[in-house]
Amino acid sequence: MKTKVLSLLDYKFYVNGEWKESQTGQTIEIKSPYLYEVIGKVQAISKNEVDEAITFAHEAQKEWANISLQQRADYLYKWADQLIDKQDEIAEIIMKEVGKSFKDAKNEVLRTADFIRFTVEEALHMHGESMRGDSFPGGSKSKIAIIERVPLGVILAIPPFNYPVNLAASKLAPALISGNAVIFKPATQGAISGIKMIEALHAAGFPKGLVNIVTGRGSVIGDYLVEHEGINMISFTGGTNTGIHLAKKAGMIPLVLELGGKDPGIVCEDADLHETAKHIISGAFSYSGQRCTAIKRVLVHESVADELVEILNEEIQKLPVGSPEDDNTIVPLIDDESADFVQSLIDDALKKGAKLVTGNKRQHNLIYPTLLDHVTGVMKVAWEEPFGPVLPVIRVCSDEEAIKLANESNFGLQASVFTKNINKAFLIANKIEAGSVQINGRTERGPDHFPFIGVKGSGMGTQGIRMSIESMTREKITVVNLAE
Ligand SMILES: O=C[C@H](O)COP(=O)(O)O
Repeated sequence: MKTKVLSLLDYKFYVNGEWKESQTGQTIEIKSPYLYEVIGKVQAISKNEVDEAITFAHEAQKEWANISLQQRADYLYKWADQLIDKQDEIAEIIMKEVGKSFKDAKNEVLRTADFIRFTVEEALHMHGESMRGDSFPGGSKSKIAIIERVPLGVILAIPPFNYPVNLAASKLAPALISGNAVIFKPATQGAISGIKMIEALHAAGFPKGLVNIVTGRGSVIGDYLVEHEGINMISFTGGTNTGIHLAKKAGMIPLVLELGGKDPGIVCEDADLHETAKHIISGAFSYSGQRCTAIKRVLVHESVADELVEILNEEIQKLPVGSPEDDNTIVPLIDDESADFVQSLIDDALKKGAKLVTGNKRQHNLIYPTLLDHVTGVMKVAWEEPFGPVLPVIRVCSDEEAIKLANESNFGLQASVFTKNINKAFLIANKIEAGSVQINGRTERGPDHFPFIGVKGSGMGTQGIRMSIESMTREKITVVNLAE
């Protein structure tokens, strides 16, 4: 597709159903990671403006929680329709702002509309339960508890840059359908995409104040938002260090944190190596590896390592590299700092004796897909999350060694096990310390109704549509005491 020249736009923030310029008069420039030019500016709002947004959210939430579930469902369906109508416009902004290929950006918008609709349908089919007292020793049969789920109040939704629409809506939709209001703080790089998504929500006619988008400098409003007493729950996706910082700052409120990963692809001696390589390549290199669920290390049995590395190399040569506008898989990383970090991991590994199979080529923030063999535990790339297109291969002598190395990581998001022996696959999966283990498939979050959970440094709390709704609601028990 051809680049249209965007006029330099000042995007407003959204509070109480209105688009506004900040009283600070300050804006933040958003530079495209591949056009290398400013594509727009977002408002750098103040703490007072955050206060206002939270006040409006609380006011709107009370009424919203009171209307019927069917009425809330109608609004969300309209929002999904609006996203479909605006899919090209939103996808183009995603592409320009975060450098995701147009095809993937469009899929992100379509996936989001599906997510919203599924969330509505899930909520429509969720219901409470009742209990009688006499199932506990000494309890009375005439004491009946009615257990329902009620909203928590105002949810702070903080998505990352890499899915600026999908990972935002996957927090907003469960929050809204269950009767909450939302303060949405987009990643700064990703804020324009978030604003576009909220334009669709605005067009769907949601009540004023229910969703507010606050843009600004993390140093000014980041901690302020997290510590704000008007926030009742936080759903955050992003880096592990930020997640840990946030958890220390947040008060006594529920948190769901989806953080980093170092997902291993464990390749057993009996794996179908061609199939395995396809999954590993797609898992490791889609969107240049800028996915928390990317395969970030290969733990392969020594006896099949040479053959696997050769096939991986062949597959890597087929990966298209370049501009996201031409639907390339390998695209420039989000910024120079990220590319510098990936390069430092490659340099460190090569200095310590890793073998370069392919890659280690760079143009600005575009890093070519890089495969490193004979990586060992002394190299940073064996343990650190690159969030870029570098894949270390670590050779192991047994399944036990692979499991041990997999579990020595500080992360525990997902893992893949490749083998033709389903029994062995389960035995390995059972021993892996991760939220999910994929057998003969790449690591990935979807389909989006599956539970999605990170353990250790990869997070806390569970997402997935039903689980997200549960995380943004709590039980409310009403007990009826019948006269005997
Ligand atoms: O980057 C974190 C996302 O949750 C990964 O989602 P994905 O597996 O669909 O790419």
